[in-house]
Amino acid sequence: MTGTLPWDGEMTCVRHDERTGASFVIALHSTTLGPAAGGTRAMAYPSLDEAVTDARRLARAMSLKMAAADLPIGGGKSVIMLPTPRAQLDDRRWREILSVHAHNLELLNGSYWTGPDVGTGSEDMDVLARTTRFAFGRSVAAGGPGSSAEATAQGVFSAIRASVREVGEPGLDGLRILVQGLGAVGSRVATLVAEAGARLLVTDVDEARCGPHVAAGARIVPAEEVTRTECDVFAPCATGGVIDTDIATMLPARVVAGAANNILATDGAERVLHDRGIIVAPDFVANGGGALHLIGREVLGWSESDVLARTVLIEKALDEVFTSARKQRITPLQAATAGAVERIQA
Ligand SMILES: NC(=O)c1ccc[n+]([C@@H]2O[C@H](COP(=O)([O-])OP(=O)(O)OC[C@H]3O[C@@H](n4cnc5c(N)ncnc54)[C@H](O)[C@@H]3O)[C@@H](O)[C@H]2O)c1
Repeated sequence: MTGTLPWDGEMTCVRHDERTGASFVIALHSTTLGPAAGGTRAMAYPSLDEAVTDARRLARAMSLKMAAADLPIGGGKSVIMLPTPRAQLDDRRWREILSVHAHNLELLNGSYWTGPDVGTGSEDMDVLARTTRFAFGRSVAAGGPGSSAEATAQGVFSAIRASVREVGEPGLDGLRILVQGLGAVGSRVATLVAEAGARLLVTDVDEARCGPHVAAGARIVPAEEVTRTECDVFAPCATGGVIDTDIATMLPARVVAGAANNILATDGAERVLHDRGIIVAPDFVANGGGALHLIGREVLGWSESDVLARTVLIEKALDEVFTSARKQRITPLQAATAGAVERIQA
C-alpha cells in the first residue's frame, strides 16, 4: 500500500467482500482508555489507500475526542468503501453491506463500537444492532437515544462562552456571533447565543434555513462573504476546512468556535490565527457533546441529565486548555492535543 498516513495506532483491519463489491476498513487507533469507538463513514473512495488513510486519520481524531471528553473509551473509525455512490445503491445491496459490517463488528467482539457518520444514520445503526451488540446511535423508535445535535450544540455554546472569556469578554451579551450552517447543530447554536443576548449573524447555502432566525432579528450574511464578515465569534457549523492559511491572515473575528470537525484546513492556519491573537477552540473539544450523548447513553448507560451535566463541563475543560496554552506559550490546539495524549498515556 502506498501514500498512506504515518500511523501510530494499534490495528487496521481491511476486508473486501466480493458479493457486494464493498471494502471495509476498521482502524483502531487506541484502546488504552477503553474499547475504541467511532462512526461508520460510507462513501465511494477513489482508492483503498485513501479509504485507509481516512479511517486512520478519523480514528486518531476520535482518540483525542474521547480523551478530551474524559470518556473511558478509545478511538476508532470504520470506513465502507462503496462500489458506487450511496445514492445509486439499491436498498437490498445496502442491507447486504450492512450485514457484512455487522459481522465485522462481531469479529472484533467489543474492541470497537460504531455509530453514525457521513453516509450512515440512526436507521442504519438500527439495522446493525439487530445482529451485533456493538452499534450505538440507534433511533428513538428502536430504543436508542436519538439525535446528538442538541448535546453537540450545548457543548459548542459552552465552548463559545469559555472562548469569549479568554478574549476578555464577561459574556455573550451584545457580541456579534456569526453562525455558518443552520442544520441540526448550527440552528440550535444560533438560538442559544441569541437567547444569551448576542447579535446574531447567520449564513447557510440553503437560505430558507436562515428564515426563522432572521424573523427573530438575525442578519443574513451571503455564504461567500462569511470569512470576510466582521464579527466577535465565528462559529463554523457546516463543513470542515473553512479556514486555510490565507483566510487566517485576514479573518475579521476574535474567536473561532464551532461544531464542524477539522475547521482549520491547514496546520499553519492555527499558528497564524494564534499570532493574530484570535482564540480558536479546538474542535474535538468543542463538539464533544455528540459523543457524550451517543456513547454516554448507549454504551455507558447514562441518563439524559448525566449527559447534560457532562456537556456543560466542556466550558471548564476549555478554560483549562486556554490556561495551559498561555502558561506553556503554545496554541490551544497544541495544549488540547497534549492534554488528551497525556490522559491516554497516564
Ligand atoms: N450532529 C452532531 O452531533 C455533530 C457532532 C460533532 C460534529 N458535527 C459536525 O458539525 C457540523 C454540522 O453538523 P449538523 O449535524 O448540523 O449537519 P447538517 O447537515 O444538519 O447541517 C449542515 C448545514 O450546513 C449548511 N452548509 C453546508 N455547506 C455550507 C456552506 N459552505 N456555507 C453555509 N452553509 C453550509 C447546510 O445547508 C446545512 O444546513 C458538521 O460538520 C458535522 O460533522 C456534528
